[in-house]
Amino acid sequence: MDHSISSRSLSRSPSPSISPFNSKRMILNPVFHKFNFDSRNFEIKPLVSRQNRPVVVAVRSSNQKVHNDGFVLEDVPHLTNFLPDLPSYPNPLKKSQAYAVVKQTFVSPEDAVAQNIVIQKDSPRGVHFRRAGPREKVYFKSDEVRACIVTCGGLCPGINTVIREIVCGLSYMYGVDEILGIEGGYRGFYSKNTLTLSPKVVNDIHKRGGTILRTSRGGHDTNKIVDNIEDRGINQVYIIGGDGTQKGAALIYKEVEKRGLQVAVAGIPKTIDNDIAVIDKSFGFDTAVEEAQRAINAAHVEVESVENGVGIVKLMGRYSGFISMYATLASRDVDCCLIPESPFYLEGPGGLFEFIERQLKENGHMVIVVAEGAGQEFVAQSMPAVDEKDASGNRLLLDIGLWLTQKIKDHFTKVQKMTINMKYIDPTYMIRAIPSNGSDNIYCTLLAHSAVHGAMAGFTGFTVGPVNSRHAYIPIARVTETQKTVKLTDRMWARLLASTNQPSFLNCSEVLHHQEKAGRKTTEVINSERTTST
Ligand SMILES: Nc1ncnc2c1ncn2[C@@H]1O[C@H](COP(=O)(O)OP(=O)(O)O)[C@@H](O)[C@H]1O
Ligand SMILES: O=P(O)(O)OC[C@H]1O[C@](O)(COP(=O)(O)O)[C@@H](O)[C@@H]1O
Ligand SMILES: [Mg+2]
Repeated sequence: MDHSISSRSLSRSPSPSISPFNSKRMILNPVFHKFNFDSRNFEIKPLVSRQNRPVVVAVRSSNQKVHNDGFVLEDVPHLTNFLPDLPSYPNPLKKSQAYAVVKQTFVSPEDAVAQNIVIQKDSPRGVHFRRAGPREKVYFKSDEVRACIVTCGGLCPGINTVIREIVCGLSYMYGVDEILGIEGGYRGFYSKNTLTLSPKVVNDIHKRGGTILRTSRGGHDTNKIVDNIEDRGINQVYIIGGDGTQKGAALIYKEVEKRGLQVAVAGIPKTIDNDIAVIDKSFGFDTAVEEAQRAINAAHVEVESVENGVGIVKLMGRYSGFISMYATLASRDVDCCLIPESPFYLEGPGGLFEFIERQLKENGHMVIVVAEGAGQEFVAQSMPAVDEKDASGNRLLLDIGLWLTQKIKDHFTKVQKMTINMKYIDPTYMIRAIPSNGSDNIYCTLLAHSAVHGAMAGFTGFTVGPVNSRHAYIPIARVTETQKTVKLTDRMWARLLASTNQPSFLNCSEVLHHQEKAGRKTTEVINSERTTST
């Protein structure tokens, strides 16, 4: 049986059925379980830890801590959790010419991906996720699949590639030919038209930025969306979007389960900010970092050609400074990188002005990269209180780039009486409104195919993504409960400080203290600055 280690298998036993969002955990006895599916006996081998400890299958709620020293599987739901009599069929990939020579076409039901791969000899095996990939059995007949794809939230390079590869994956691997594109994000389910998608329609779309399905913020109405899914007879829903979108996907999945519909809900995580928890990296991030090099390069060329040139490049990153950090490290032309996670100050010893003065004396020019979410509390103090949010409820950011440019200009011309040449470059949308590069295209393909294999195999309420380079099915709540931020105590940030030689603005104990609540603090600052400003 393919999903032998899942909570679903457990729910077939006399044990109570397990919902993916409750907090039950069960220990499998290290004996073989036999179930009869489709007149075939499948032998289910329980997983045991290397130390021969019983496996713990953890079905986690957002506040649960896994604290077992054995093997822990954080599993995703399966349609048979709530539709126990659902029939299964042989995977059509068995007959695929392309896969004929593959040594192991199907992922072993026991394969799991470890969240932590750096461990010590006696450390616990820790949390694992189900490995993504094709299964021997599928829970949909190809000609009965009616799939839909929706894209929500901000843009990101590679969305069109993901759309293309879901369509081509469904069509070429599984023979599915009913695929709908929902136009304009979540609200498109109930207020917009649909597009009929086929390999022919999507053939060239990966060469274009944006999303052919268009996107939107706001408009998530679970009941209306699921009503529409039912009305259209959709049974596979592919949802491409960031943290907000994935929260919406979890609600759709819950409603589908409540109504007992045979609908697989698969999330594909998207964000330019790379702040989605658990997964290694979000698609399009590398492309954006590459594109940011062009802006940084332009700033560098400009400022090295004038007297006392100071270039400021503002890059995206609402709560996390990954784009800025990686663009800085990649470029080597950046003298200072300011991110939301690392507080900074302008005046006095160890401050930004002192650093700029030193750089100008030594080099005659400098380049600063600033993430859009950095220093929001400063900008808020200099502006009247406003309370603007986007349609999804995300607070709109104040322009740190313009604020910083003005502050530096004022300080050096008025206080220091120096001639200074400021060049402010804001390539915000330019780094995300482009097609994905080659490696992101391949990454998007793997994400899309993993999602298709997962849905066909009957998994639902999951997000796909690489964990330590292996693609996995991750419970949606796991990727939405926290946001990934730059850790000031990690070696990557130290590498950045060493490469720019910028001040760290915090002493050692301040860093540790700040880091403890860094992610939460950044979110709090951004979400509260409008109301606290005077
Ligand atoms: N907590 C939530 N619950 C349900 N839907 C949400 C939630 N947060 C956002 N959404 C919906 O997800 C979509 C995209 O969210 P948004 O925050 O704009 O972008 P992203 O998904 O990229 O983070 C919007 O349609 C929004 O209504
Ligand atoms: O102007 P828009 O389209 O709302 O997008 C701006 C925001 O979108 C982002 O690019 C990413 O946000 P999401 O991943 O939530 O879509 C942020 O960096 C930025 O603040
Ligand atoms: Mg978001």
